[in-house]
Amino acid sequence: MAGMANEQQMIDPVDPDETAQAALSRIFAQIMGMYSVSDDEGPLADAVEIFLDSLGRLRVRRHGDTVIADDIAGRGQHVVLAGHLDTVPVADNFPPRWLEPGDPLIREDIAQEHPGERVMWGRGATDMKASDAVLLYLAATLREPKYDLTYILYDHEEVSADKNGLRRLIEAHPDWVGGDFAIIAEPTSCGIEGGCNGTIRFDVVTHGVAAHSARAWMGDNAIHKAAEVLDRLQAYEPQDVLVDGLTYREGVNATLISGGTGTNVIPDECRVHVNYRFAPDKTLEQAKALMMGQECGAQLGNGEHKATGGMFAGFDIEMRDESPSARPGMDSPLTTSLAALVKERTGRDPQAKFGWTDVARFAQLGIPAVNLGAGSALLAHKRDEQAAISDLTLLADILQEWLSA
Ligand SMILES: N[C@@H](CCC[C@H](NC(=O)CCC(=O)O)C(=O)O)C(=O)O
Repeated sequence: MAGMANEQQMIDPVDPDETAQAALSRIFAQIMGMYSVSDDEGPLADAVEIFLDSLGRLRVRRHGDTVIADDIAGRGQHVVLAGHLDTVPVADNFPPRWLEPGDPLIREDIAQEHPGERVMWGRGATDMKASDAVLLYLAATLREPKYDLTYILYDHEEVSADKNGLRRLIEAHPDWVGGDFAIIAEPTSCGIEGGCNGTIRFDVVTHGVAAHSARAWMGDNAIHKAAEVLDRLQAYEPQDVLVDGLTYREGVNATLISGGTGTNVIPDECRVHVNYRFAPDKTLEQAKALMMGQECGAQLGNGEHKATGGMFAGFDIEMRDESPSARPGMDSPLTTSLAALVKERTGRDPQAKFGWTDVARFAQLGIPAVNLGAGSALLAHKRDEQAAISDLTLLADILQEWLSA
């Protein structure tokens, strides 16, 4: 990050005499203070690697900016605990800070749920440094876990699938990642969120002819043609889809738009970047067919193709990213016991995960996985992202109990 000092920032060791709340608050504040927008996770990954290595009990390895730490002692079953280190770009919300009770920046919903508590405000508070802090705390304090454990703290989750650190780790070292069950600590307010929506992103491209805007009849305006793309998006009605008992909410949204080369030039190209979130009753191929038709042929990296059907029939499409959905998979014995404990401690029943998470990657590996993390998913990627400290202590408590003999 431009302007930031180059010296290594550290995560202080956990003092055996301090309370869980004190240790979690400190780790949370320290990792929140390390800027880690995707592509800039290096310093945080360094600090995590040093912290885990200094514990002296874990086998710590690294691939790129992904850190993997094993606590393997032949305990029978093997659980993976994973969290990503990157955040979406900052939006006037870095550096972070603690908000004391009564601070007007504390959201009303957070104040109501966590009265009288201090709250961490800033980029990554919920997605997902609250949970990362808990994973680091568990690594430091869980001395005799019931299962073999692997902690994975990885880079590039928030961006295109080809950059995803977990994916790259598995591709480079398939023998490093395995297990009977995985917990992805994406924000869930300490409830279980099962499976995940799939996501595809693509540009719908309109073309025209450039000309002087004082002689527009000499050209053809590509931005005006994009109005039809926006009309189709506006007409879309979000769908709820029930899959294995959980209700997933789908959506098709424009998230970026670009076009034009000058203030007095008729634009010859316009791109509407569209994101389709689809429920786990659909494969990637089915999701693509719904957007651009079965015969479209648009694939990642192979340029523009005419949509032959679907929502954007007749428009040129360029594929940008795709990640499959994952079914809830709530029937594995480890999921059942974890869900029962979560219900007992929070009163929450499992819900569907609306964002895309790496449970889908574990599902592809045949490893049952659920999302369980601190912080509210509803605040992920918002400017006023924030998390109360009791969410971290609750998650640490639940996982400590579930993972202890
Ligand atoms: N390759 C995908 C990656 C998108 C990942 C991101 N995940 C989350 O925000 C999880 C947070 C949550 O819902 O708990 C997402 O869903 O956008 C891409 O680049 O689109």
